[in-house]
Amino acid sequence: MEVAVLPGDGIGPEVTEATLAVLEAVAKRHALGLRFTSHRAGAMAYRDTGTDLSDEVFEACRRADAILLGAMGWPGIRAADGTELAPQITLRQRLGLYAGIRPIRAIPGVPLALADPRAAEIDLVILRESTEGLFYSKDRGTVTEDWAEETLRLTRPVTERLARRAFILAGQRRHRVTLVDKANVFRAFAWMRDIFTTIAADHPDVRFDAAYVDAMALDLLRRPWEYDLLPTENMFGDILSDLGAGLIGGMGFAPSADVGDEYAVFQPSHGTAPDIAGRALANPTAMILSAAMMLDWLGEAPMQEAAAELREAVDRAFAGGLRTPDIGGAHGTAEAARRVIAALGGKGS
Ligand SMILES: NC(=O)C1=CN([C@@H]2O[C@H](COP(=O)(O)OP(=O)(O)OC[C@H]3O[C@@H](n4cnc5c(N)ncnc54)[C@H](O)[C@@H]3O)[C@@H](O)[C@H]2O)C=CC1
Ligand SMILES: CC(C)CC(=O)C(=O)O
Ligand SMILES: [Mg+2]
Repeated sequence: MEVAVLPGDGIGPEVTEATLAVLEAVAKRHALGLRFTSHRAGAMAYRDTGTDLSDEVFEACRRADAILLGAMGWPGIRAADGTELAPQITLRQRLGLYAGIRPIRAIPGVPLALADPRAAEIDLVILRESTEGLFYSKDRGTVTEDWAEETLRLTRPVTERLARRAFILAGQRRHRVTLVDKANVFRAFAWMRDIFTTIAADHPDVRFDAAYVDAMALDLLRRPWEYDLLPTENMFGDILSDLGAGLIGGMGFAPSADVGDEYAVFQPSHGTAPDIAGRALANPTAMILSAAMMLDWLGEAPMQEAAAELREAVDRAFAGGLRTPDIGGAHGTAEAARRVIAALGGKGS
């Protein structure tokens, strides 16, 4: 199977190199037959070539069985209209990757933001709609001297697909869906809540409720262990997924998958981290866990066994003393990968 790899900018190539080393090791153990082909895209590609995502790279992504992405963008490298380049948003929109699956799971041994012992049970998924919402407005907003306007758009086909995906995922987990919206203020969200309520009726085994996004931000600090599946609009999901990452050790621990009905991109939730880029300090865990999500999505039994082994190896490595700089340790990017590889197959770190 062919994986198109887009390392991107900043720490993107650093965590990609570490993740590919781990993937090569797990692929060898399970005879997975994965081929990785790297392509250039992102802010630096734009600076050097004038395009952040060329047609050739986009076509290579479409032809591949899966897409693995580091991170893209760089403060100050902007398109002609002044907005920051974000080819990952283009990929999500053009490939129809409406389901942004962003697990927030406490890893044993990794320091948590909350002192409450129940924080060790945090295991929720933010399901971020990733093609419309407020991000629909990207490149469409109006800015004049006196006013500025952006548009939030939700459509029925995407909202229904997101809802169905939420209930299916929750059915495989702890059977609870909590829609996060702002239905008290915006009719669009009341409409979204109606759609979820209708689809909830087809899933009586899943408990369904809804919460306003401001209250959910509070609850994620107060009792995040109670939540399971949190579907939400694009911008709310973007914000809450960073908040969630903060609960479990930081951005370096937050994987994601942007999944549509045909294509999927797997990438950490974090960005290019200009503050630590080029210093071999980046924690590759988020991207390694994103790679595990990719193996699960590729579907065949050996892939899923490899995915489970990868997640167990990450847990074992941290439980066995791996401490990356973002949690106060001294184990840099390559050492973190080495320890995860050493922990594959139930071995110690
Ligand atoms: N999916 C993507 O490609 C994303 C791209 N971006 C872009 O990245 C650039 C930087 O954005 P920021 O707002 O600074 O967000 P960021 O996620 O890059 O960094 C936020 C903070 O988290 C830390 N951090 C992030 N990943 C880490 C890792 N793997 N290990 C250790 N620490 C890590 C950073 O050092 C920083 O302190 C911008 O150009 C932004 O547009 C931002 C988010 C996602
Ligand atoms: C350019 C951003 C929309 C990327 C981001 O923040 C994310 O994917 O979470
Ligand atoms: Mg984000």
